[in-house]
Amino acid sequence: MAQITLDGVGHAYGGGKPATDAGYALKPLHHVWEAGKAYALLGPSGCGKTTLLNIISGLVIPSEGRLLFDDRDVTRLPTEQRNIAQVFQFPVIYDTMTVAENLAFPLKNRGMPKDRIAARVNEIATMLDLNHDLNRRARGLTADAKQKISLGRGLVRSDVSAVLFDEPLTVIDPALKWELRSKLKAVHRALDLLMIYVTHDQVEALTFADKVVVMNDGRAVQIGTPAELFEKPEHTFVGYFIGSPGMNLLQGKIQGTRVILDGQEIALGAAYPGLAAGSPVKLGIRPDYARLSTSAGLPVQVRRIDDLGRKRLAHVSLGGQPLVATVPHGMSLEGTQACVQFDPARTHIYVDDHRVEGQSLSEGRAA
Ligand SMILES: Nc1ncnc2c1ncn2[C@@H]1O[C@H](COP(=O)(O)OP(=O)(O)OP(=O)(O)O)[C@@H](O)[C@H]1O
Repeated sequence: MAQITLDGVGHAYGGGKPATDAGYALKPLHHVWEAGKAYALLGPSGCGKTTLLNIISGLVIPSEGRLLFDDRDVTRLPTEQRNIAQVFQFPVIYDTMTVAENLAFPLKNRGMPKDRIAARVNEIATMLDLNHDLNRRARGLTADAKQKISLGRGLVRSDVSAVLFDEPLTVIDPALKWELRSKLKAVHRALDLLMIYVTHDQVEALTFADKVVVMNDGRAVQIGTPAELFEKPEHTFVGYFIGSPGMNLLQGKIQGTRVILDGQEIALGAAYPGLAAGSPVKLGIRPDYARLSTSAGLPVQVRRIDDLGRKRLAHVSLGGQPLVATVPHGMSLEGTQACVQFDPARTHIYVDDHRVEGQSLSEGRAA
C-alpha cells in the first residue's frame, strides 16, 4: 500500500502546455492520496475524472507534473509496473473459470502459496457474498454476480499500491446497488487499502468515500469529507452539485453582516470586513436551512410544493429569484403568500463563485 502524490499533474490531450486553462482536460493539481483512505472522484460527464484515473493507472502520461507512489516517480512507468488493481464498468473475468478460480487468479500469478490463496479467496468471497457460488463457473452467472467477481478480483491482493474503480456499479441492478455500495464501504474498512472510485453519482461517492474530489471543467474544485462538501461548499459548483436539490444561490449586495436582496435584509452569521459595502455577492443556503413560515421572515411567493414523503420542499420566489425552502412539519399553507427564514449560521457568501470566509460575530465581539 502506498501514498500517491500528484505534484502539479495536469493534462492536455494536444500535448505541451496549452495557451489558456481551457486547453487542459485536467488542470494542474497538487494532491496527496493517503494510504488506506477511500476517495471518490465525482463530477459531471467530461469533467476530467477518467483522465485523472488513467494518469494514476498509467494509461495516460500527463503532459505536465510528476506522479509519485511513495517516493518513487512513476510518471512514465507502464501500468504493469505500478502495482495497482483496477475494476472497470463492465465485468472483466474468465467465463470458463469458476468463481474461486477467478478470484484466485491475481494471487496465483504472483506465486502466492496455495493455502494462503484459499484463505484470501474465502475472505473476499465472504465479504462480497460470493461464497455460495465459489465452485460455479462464471459463465452461467448474472451480470450482477459477474461484476461482483470483478470487484473481488480487484480487492483480492493486499499488496497493491491502490485499487482504482471506474464507475463499477454501472451494470448493477438498482435494487442491489444500495447493498453493494455499503458493502464496498465495509470492505474498505476491513482491507485498509487506498481506493479511488470514479463516479458521477453523488450518493455513490458520498457513501463510499472518506474524501470526495469534486471536479468540474477539468479542475478539482474541492476535496473534502462528505460533511464538509455539504456544510461548507468552497465553490458554488459544489453547493449546486452536492445535495438534492442543491444549494440555493441568491444574488445580492453585501452590507457588513447583512445581504441586501431586492430591498430586503438577510442577516448573516458572520462579518465580511474584506468586502466593500454594496459589492455584489452570491448568498448560498441549502434548502434544509431555509424554512418556510406563515408570518416570520422575508416575504416570498410560493410557486409549488413538492411532497417527498419524509419532507416537503417549497419552490418559492424571493424578490424574483428562485429559492427552495423546507416546509416545517405540520405547517399548512393557504394561497401563494408566505415567508422564509434563513439560519444565519448556515449562510455562505461567494465572490466570483468562491466562498469567502467570514469573521465569526462572537469573535468580533470578543475583540
Ligand atoms: N483521448 C482523448 N483525446 C482528446 N480529448 C479527450 C480524450 N479523452 C478525453 N478527452 C476530453 O477530455 C475532457 C475530459 O474527459 P474525461 O473522459 O476525463 O471526463 P470524464 O469526467 O471521465 O467524463 P465521463 O464521465 O463522460 O467519462 C473532455 O473534454 C473529453 O472530451
